[in-house]
Amino acid sequence: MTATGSDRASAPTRVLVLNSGSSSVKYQLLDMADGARLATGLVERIGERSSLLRHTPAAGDARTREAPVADHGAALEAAAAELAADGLGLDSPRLAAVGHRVVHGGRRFTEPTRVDDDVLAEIERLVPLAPLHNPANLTGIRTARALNPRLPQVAVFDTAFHTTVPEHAARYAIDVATADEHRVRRYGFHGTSHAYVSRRTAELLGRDPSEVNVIVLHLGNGASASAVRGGVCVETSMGLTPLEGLVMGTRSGDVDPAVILHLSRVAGMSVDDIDTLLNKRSGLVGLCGDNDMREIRRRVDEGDEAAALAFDVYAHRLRKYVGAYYAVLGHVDAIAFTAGVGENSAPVREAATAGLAGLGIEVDPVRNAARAAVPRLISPEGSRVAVAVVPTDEELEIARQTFALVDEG
Ligand SMILES: Nc1ncnc2c1ncn2[C@@H]1O[C@H](COP(=O)(O)OP(=O)(O)O)[C@@H](O)[C@H]1O
Ligand SMILES: CC(=O)OP(=O)(O)O
Ligand SMILES: [Mg+2]
Repeated sequence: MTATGSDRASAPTRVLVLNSGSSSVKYQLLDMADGARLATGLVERIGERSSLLRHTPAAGDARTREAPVADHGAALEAAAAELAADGLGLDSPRLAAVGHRVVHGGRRFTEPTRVDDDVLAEIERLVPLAPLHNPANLTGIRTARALNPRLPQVAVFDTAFHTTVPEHAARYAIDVATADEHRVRRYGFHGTSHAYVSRRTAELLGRDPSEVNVIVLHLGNGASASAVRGGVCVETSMGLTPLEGLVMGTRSGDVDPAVILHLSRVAGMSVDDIDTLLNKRSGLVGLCGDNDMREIRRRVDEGDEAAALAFDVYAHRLRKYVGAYYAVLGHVDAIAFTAGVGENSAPVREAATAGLAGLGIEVDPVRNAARAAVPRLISPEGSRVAVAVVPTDEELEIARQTFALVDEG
């Protein structure tokens, strides 16, 4: 599509969304006037010997290549070059803003925020609380700014949706002075997804989000649960960092904090060794060597005991959290499964809700086994608690929040 004279005169409506992970950058270009996805892309294995770049335009085939990409700055420059090749570069007058996923916003950032030097400095100050994520997010912002200094940059924080969690749920029961001095409290993450999915779940039920209590289970590589009362988050499973809570692909989730002391004192491990153990060599991969749920299920079906144990530990933790969040909310209208595992793994959804019929939570096997990329119910007709599969769309939500901010001026 080429820009016409009237297009050029009208206000820009496109938003580029950047989701910089610890070793990848995902991006999407969306037009907020009609919701069109103009391009999507991915740079993976950043900093390794060979990185993978995939750019998918709205029309035409994906372009994939392998090349060394040293850091997140180089990844974003490569993405910008791909976009420019399609006439969608960062200098396009139709681009309204760049929306950045920023993982840690601490207590200050409760809303999407237009980035200036002061905001950059605060995101920098939060690096010790998210050492794997915030530096990548900062590089994304700085590179986008350098590519087009006039373009508004908006930070959308993973933590923002959880800033409503009440103090009694956000506090760890440790010495208050020490906790406050070092900003030790529960922040929660994946908030953009929890916000989007809880709202979409209310829509699926045909009700206003303010009337509905939802437990959201975001099960990707990272995984977290949240309890959302009337559209407001009141509890979530991740804490100071994205390590607490559910069993994840490579992260342990909850452990007795004394495990860390024990590994230090008795096993002689350093803080960095333990950090790597809990973040990268734990969870599903630690239990059975695989973190992809498809592969784990294949092994379970073949009678592999380590894979079966990993699956059971994962499902048991999920059931515990569902029960706990039921108690937190008092009344639950719906449970929503989302992200890679939640959207695709019927065995996980079945196991996570097994034995909970006494709480009104049931899954219909035929509905659960069906596949569709739209929000849908998997509980039997008339069941007390609706169980749903609701695909998440963090990029769309970031684009909406970004556009709402720049559009209001
Ligand atoms: N068809 C499937 N069946 C089971 N699990 C799947 C399927 N497709 C993807 N997954 C799981 O989803 C995970 C990735 O989820 P995703 O939400 O994309 O994660 P992230 O954004 O954290 O990288 C994979 O590790 C894999 O275990
Ligand atoms: C915060 C977090 O855990 O993010 P991800 O799941 O993308 O690693
Ligand atoms: Mg994700």
